[in-house]
Amino acid sequence: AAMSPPGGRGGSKVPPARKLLCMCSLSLCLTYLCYSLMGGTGPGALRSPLNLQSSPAPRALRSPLNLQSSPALLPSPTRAGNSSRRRGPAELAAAPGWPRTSLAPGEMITAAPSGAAERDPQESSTTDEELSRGAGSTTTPDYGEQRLPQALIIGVKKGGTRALLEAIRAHPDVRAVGVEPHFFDRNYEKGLEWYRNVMPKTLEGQITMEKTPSYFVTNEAPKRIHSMAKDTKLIVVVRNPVTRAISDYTQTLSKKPEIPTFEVLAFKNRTLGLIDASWSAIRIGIYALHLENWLQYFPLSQILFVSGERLIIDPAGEMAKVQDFLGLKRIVTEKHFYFNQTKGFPCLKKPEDGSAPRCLGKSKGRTHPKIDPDVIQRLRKFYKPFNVMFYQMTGQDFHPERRDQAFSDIEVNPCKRCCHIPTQGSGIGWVEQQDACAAKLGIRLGHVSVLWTIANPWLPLGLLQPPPPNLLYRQSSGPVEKGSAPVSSPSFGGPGRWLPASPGHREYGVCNVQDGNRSLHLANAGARGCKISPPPSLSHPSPQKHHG
Ligand SMILES: Nc1ncnc2c1ncn2[C@@H]1O[C@H](COP(=O)(O)OS(=O)(=O)O)[C@@H](OP(=O)(O)O)[C@H]1O
Repeated sequence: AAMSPPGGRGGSKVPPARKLLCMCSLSLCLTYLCYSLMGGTGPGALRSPLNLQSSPAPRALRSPLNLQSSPALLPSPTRAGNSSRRRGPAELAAAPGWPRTSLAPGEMITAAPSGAAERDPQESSTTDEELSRGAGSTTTPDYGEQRLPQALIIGVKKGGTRALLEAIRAHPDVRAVGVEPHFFDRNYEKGLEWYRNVMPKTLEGQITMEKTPSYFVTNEAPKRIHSMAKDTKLIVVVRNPVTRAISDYTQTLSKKPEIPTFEVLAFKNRTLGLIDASWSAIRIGIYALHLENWLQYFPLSQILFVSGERLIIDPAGEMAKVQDFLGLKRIVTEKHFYFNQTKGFPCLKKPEDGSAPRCLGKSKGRTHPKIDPDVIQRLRKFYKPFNVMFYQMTGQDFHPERRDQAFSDIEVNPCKRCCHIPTQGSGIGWVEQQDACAAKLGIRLGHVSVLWTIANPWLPLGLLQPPPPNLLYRQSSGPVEKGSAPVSSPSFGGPGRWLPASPGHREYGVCNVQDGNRSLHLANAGARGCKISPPPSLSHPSPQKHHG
């Protein structure tokens, strides 16, 4: 992997595909801005993406996302030191892998405040002093080399990142920093050598990792990480954004009992039901928005989304995915976990000896304050379109199985008939793909509106909701322009006209295209493909019957 110094690739030429992608990002950002400025609180505000294209000041959107957030508590470096006696390579290789940092309850250190100019000053997990003391390398044996990380847990704050890091550290082929280096957000100017020095030493073949959850919401992070090594593997632990927000708030509350209630902070105007999306606790949970930023630099295949909910109910299952993603042997298995009823969470244990399982500290699994159910409902409504968008982008469902119910409110893939058009193009192959898709769906192509996620990421989102009367969609009354490739068009929507919805539309669909082109990431994400369902806002005799 290329290890160029910070900013080394900053001036590279932007390929045309990326320009398109920027348009998608812009669309997301504009929607977000409009939401913030105009007070849209629900899907309605998001369903008219085309109207948003003239919204002003896209750049202004970027700054609110430039969070300085970070988790608050970390394992004590002192403890880490105690638990990190030197081990020889043979011992290391044989080690079943146990977190080198002890995380027994209460063995956490409180971090210094970051001083971030946030409404709720964000808490810092790692102080500069800790880093300069080499807190991260207290667990480092004296052999091997310090290397830049090949994999990062980039978020999300309060998603379960600590649990994940500690679990993966149980793998003998993983070495990770105990503290959060915050290199790509706060310490970037210190340079890659500083960063490397924070890392533990590794032997050939071992993976170096760190976790800093604030990276996910740091605008500059994707570019910087890409510039360090474009093949860096990224892991995001996602959690129901409503619960995540409450968890975030609970953490702040534990440090600052005097802060206003969650309900007060969550609203700009409670009477109007106006959610305050500028509050970081809320904003961090708009995953789709942040993800857009990452997808400009990294393909989806390089990002693993771990479910924070499943990490609790099925840690071994999630760890299997993580190990596969990292190209590791599945060594961390159910044998490494024990569900502690008192803690209410899985704790780690060494399968090979009888030592007591170790749970994460008191700062993980805090009791949340009771929040007005109406506020929860409003927040769910607020997040719903963003969540759907996120599902579309990642192509993954995030069903909560246990405590976080809101994700299950969302019909993740209401598409009953889907087809996947794996390649984008404009030649015969593409025409055939379209035909095959239509045939599979039992529809005539001429009756399908082909909506391109690449053209406007909000369109499929709109389609997951009953389309509003003003939803424009492309080409439906006549034959679809077979072979038209939206990405070849310089304009939004590609070739062809965008027509207003009308009773003439018997059904509509989304055919997603996919290729290796980075600009098609949204389509990649929607690789479930082609969605056909009757427009609920239009009345006509059961279009489903046409679909066989
Ligand atoms: N095994 C285990 N033990 C304890 N806690 C667990 C575990 N797995 C996931 N979680 C959930 O992790 C939540 C904290 O997330 P993070 O570690 O990402 O927080 S932080 O951003 O680093 O502060 C934390 O959130 P709260 O419950 O709100 O405290 C936990 O729900």
